[in-house]
Amino acid sequence: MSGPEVVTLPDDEAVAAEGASRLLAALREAQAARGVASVVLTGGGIGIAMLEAVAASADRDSVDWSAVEVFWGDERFVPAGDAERNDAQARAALLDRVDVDPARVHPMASSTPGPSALESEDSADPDAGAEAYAQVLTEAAARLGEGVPGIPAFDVLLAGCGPEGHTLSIFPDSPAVHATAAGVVAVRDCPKPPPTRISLTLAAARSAREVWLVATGPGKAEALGKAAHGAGEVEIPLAGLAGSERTMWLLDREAAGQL
Ligand SMILES: O=C1O[C@H](COP(=O)(O)O)[C@@H](O)[C@H](O)[C@H]1O
Repeated sequence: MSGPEVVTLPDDEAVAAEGASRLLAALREAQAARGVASVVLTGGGIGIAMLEAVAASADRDSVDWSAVEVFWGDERFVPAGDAERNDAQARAALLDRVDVDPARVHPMASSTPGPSALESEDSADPDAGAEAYAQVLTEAAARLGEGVPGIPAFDVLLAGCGPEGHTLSIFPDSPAVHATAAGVVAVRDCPKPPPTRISLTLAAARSAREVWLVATGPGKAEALGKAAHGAGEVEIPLAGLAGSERTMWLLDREAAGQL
């Protein structure tokens, strides 16, 4: 696997603005090529700031939002609408402010018990939620085209990371980082709260055409530096992120400090 393309910017505001501008361009290009664009969203401070920058952009409506399929790379398994949920944060930052088609927005299950584990309906069981999302992805792969088996070839997958090297909700040397056969997993006992989550695996993330890691601040520098210097994905899961066509790290100077 060749190394990522690294884009280093002065600060988090610049990362959010550059990421927003590049995301709008990528979605436009995907729509020009394939009619419908697909994006996998991330949570995290800079991931949500980037969505706010998309919403504030003068170019926001250069994308046909009704023809964007929206997925999530990971989710906190807490009640629907909880402010800790990545989807709740993404809706407030962007999705409630553009003309997305609700049928094309695919959140992961919440912990609110629901009648079934289909589509994005909710479940008291994160394993059922993970299975339901795997089914959502299989159906989407049939519509959008497949990257790895059963997973769409997403146009862009956005990911954040933590100081210990986690990405999505895949933590170092956790069961999820070893779950190479699955596309979606339930994650328990996360060192970072909330402890229960649902996540794409690294193998599923690699189904995307483009994978963009967005990270800012000095706390991320050591993990990024270790990945850049050859650490494996079991030790530093973000090292396992790669797109089939492009892998890009969008960083500020502090996060890039140990590359
Ligand atoms: O818990 C999570 O954390 C990471 C990074 O968050 P940050 O606030 O330190 O940038 C995020 O990428 C992930 O989606 C999220 O669930």
